[in-house]
Amino acid sequence: MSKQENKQVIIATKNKGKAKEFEKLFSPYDIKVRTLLDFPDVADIEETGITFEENAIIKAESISKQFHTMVISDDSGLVVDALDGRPGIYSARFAGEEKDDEANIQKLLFEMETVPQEKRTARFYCAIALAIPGEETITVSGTCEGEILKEKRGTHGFGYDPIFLIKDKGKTMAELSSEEKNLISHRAKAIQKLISLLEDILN
Ligand SMILES: O=c1[nH]c(=O)c2ncn([C@@H]3O[C@H](COP(=O)(O)OP(=O)(O)OP(=O)(O)O)[C@@H](O)[C@H]3O)c2[nH]1
Ligand SMILES: [Mg+2]
Repeated sequence: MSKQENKQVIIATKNKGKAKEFEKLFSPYDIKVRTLLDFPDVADIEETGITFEENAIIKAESISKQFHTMVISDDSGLVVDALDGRPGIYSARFAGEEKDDEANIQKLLFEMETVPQEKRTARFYCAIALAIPGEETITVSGTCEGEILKEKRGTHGFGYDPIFLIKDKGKTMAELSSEEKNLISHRAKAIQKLISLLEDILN
């Protein structure tokens, strides 16, 4: 892999919250980051896998084939113990195809209405795939442990962040600044692993 030809990467996501986090996490490095928000004509990719890793690979390889370039994708979600791991890979569409964060939160709170606080443990999971033309796609992952609150707190972040409590901080993910979230999140942990693998290209 020569350094020059890989100085740009496409993040295969249309999720604005993820896109912002990726742009920040890659900002210290000398690499141009673009997302599918820069390419609105790209068709939605069907996530037909049954694991986060499978879906991440599907997204990264599909875009890498279309653009003939290095592509990173993220498949992530919320795994709730009291719901036997749901919404899991269906987190974005938990309340329907519109991928409405507020509707997803309300559905989750409703389903967990009778679950006491000590049984509301959950974690965010993030699988990231790296597809480089002509090379085997690789995946890395990260998790972030927490608890589901009974009501929303905070306005930062996206998705389920306002009801996800980071216990040792006493704050929800949405009460953390983007800098604080990017130190502890599932996505940040996965990206740190990816960055060590990409060191050659980034430096
Ligand atoms: O509160 C949250 N903070 C996070 O940090 C986070 N990371 C993931 N999630 C949830 O999991 C879905 C991903 O599903 P997903 O990986 O299929 O992505 P998506 O469909 O939104 O976009 P794309 O990347 O596929 O284009 C998201 O929509 C969210 O509901 C999060 N919620
Ligand atoms: Mg998706």
